[in-house]
Amino acid sequence: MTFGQPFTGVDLGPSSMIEEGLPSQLSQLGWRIENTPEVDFATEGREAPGARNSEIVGGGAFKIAELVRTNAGEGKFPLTLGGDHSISIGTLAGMLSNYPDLGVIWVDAHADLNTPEISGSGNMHGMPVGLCTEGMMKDEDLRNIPGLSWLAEKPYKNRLKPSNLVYVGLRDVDLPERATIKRLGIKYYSMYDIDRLGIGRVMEGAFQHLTESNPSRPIHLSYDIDAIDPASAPATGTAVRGGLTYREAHYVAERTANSGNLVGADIVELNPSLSDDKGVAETTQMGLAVVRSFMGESII
Ligand SMILES: NC(=[NH2+])NCCC[C@H](N)C(=O)O
Ligand SMILES: [Mn+2]
Ligand SMILES: [Mn+2]
Repeated sequence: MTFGQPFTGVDLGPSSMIEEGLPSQLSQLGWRIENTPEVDFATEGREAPGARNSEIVGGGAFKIAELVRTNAGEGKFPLTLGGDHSISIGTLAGMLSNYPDLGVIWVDAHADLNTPEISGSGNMHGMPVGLCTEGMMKDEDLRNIPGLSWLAEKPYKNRLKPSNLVYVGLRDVDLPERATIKRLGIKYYSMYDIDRLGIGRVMEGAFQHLTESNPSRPIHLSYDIDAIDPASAPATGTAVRGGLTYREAHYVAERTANSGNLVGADIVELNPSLSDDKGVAETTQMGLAVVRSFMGESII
């Protein structure tokens, strides 16, 4: 999926990771891989004001939601490879249909909390959290957006509770998103907080927040590769300086795996056409290594 943002090439992220050995690396960690088909997306469609390519993006997200819902429903672990972050409209909806009390850790430079009404760019990769979180969109408004009406119908009516969401790595947050984070009381650890507390205490805080009232709360990890500093992950569409170091990026993933609560994950926004060969290779390897970490690889 590339239609949630302006750059071509982000649809090549999954094939790069697969060609560089992701399936065999996960097998080595003990996972039994079940290949699900590549999702086919439309290339033309209608759109709503403020939501560019909404029919393509929303229709694609519906296909992803169906796959994630059925696989998670069979007790499997859906690992979704993007693609731009708009795919998480589908993963969140699919996970929430199985786990209404789902916890989400959103690792990103951005909050992706926009809606068509408040987005400055109209790019839907900036909207997955906004569209799927309680207190944001009215069903009647979703029904009027080409491609998104399914979100207003069963089994996709469940919304993420703002208190079940934690952000890690924020450093580029739009003004309406900041107001929304405050209005909904969403827990966040920005880069400022990571500098202040260290990544160890940040992740303890994140898990305390998500598991205090329910120690076995199922958790979904949505990992935008632009959370990582461009020094380690340059091949991405909306790179922002001052991000997670190589080790911080891994620690977030390792600590999440160690919780034992992880039931699904996304890795998104690797764009192999946006850097030189060295930058692309580094970013692809970074993506693979982070996925291995949240899928259970440990140092010892
Ligand atoms: N998944 C991402 N990289 N999102 C970037 C979003 C940037 C900006 N907040 C927007 O809405 O356009
Ligand atoms: Mn981002
Ligand atoms: Mn994102």
